[in-house]
Amino acid sequence: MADVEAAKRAAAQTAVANHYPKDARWVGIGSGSTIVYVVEAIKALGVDTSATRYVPTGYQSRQLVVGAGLTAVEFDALPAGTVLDVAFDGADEVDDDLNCIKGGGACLFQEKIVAMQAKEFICVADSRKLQSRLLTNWKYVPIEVAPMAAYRVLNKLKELGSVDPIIRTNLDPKEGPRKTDQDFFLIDAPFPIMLTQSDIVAGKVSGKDGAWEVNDLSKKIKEIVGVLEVGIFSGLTGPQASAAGGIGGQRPVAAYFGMPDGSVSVRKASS
Ligand SMILES: O=C[C@H](O)[C@H](O)[C@H](O)COP(=O)(O)O
Repeated sequence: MADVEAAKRAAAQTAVANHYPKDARWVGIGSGSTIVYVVEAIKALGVDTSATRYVPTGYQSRQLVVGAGLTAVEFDALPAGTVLDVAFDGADEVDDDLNCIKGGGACLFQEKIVAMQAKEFICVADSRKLQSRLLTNWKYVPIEVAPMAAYRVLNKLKELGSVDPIIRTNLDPKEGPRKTDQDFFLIDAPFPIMLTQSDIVAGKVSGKDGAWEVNDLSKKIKEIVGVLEVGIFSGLTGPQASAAGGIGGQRPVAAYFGMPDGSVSVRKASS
């Protein structure tokens, strides 16, 4: 475990060294255990942060920012038209194309919004998250749902091929369903290993026996009424999104992984 924490810290330090802008004005800060090392690395830069505003992605993230002596500004308090210089976040799994699974720690909706408002979205993780295809080591897609629709969504997910999707409970199940920062529920939906675009080019069929191409599954789940957001971050990357008239994408432009030997492995978007 100590090695995993060291790996997260190494990845965070490299990601911050490579992507934290000298005169950062707006910086997105994600959620989870790895982002803690990102904030630590930002502080360790020793740069003047007095004019920088950090946009949190939930309660834990805001506490982290404030606890580090940085200034938080909520997403809905950003001046109109604000584009974040960069957003850092963790991930539960990242594939060859930089598609990610997120939401293992119950945060995904605010994370997606913040990522898409940033010029650069950067993921930081340890080597367990580095896989060729999603749902290789990580086994389910976290989905944020309106409480009153949860059982309806569960049934719809079964129709898509998810075997035994469940409503996530608190650690002590007697305490009931786990609530998100939006007071919604989470459904954890297991699916077979996801297909990439290259699999489709090679002739595999999306949706057969529940094995979906990443973008396809994300869209299908998002179409279910009652779903607020799905923990698959896929589609356009930052440059592609801005070329299409948007700001940033759901997919990171780069992901940093701390490896067991102390090195940091980087995956970058090709376009
Ligand atoms: O719900 C939580 C977020 O999506 C996290 O960024 C993700 O689960 C990775 O968390 P960690 O850095 O703790 O592995």
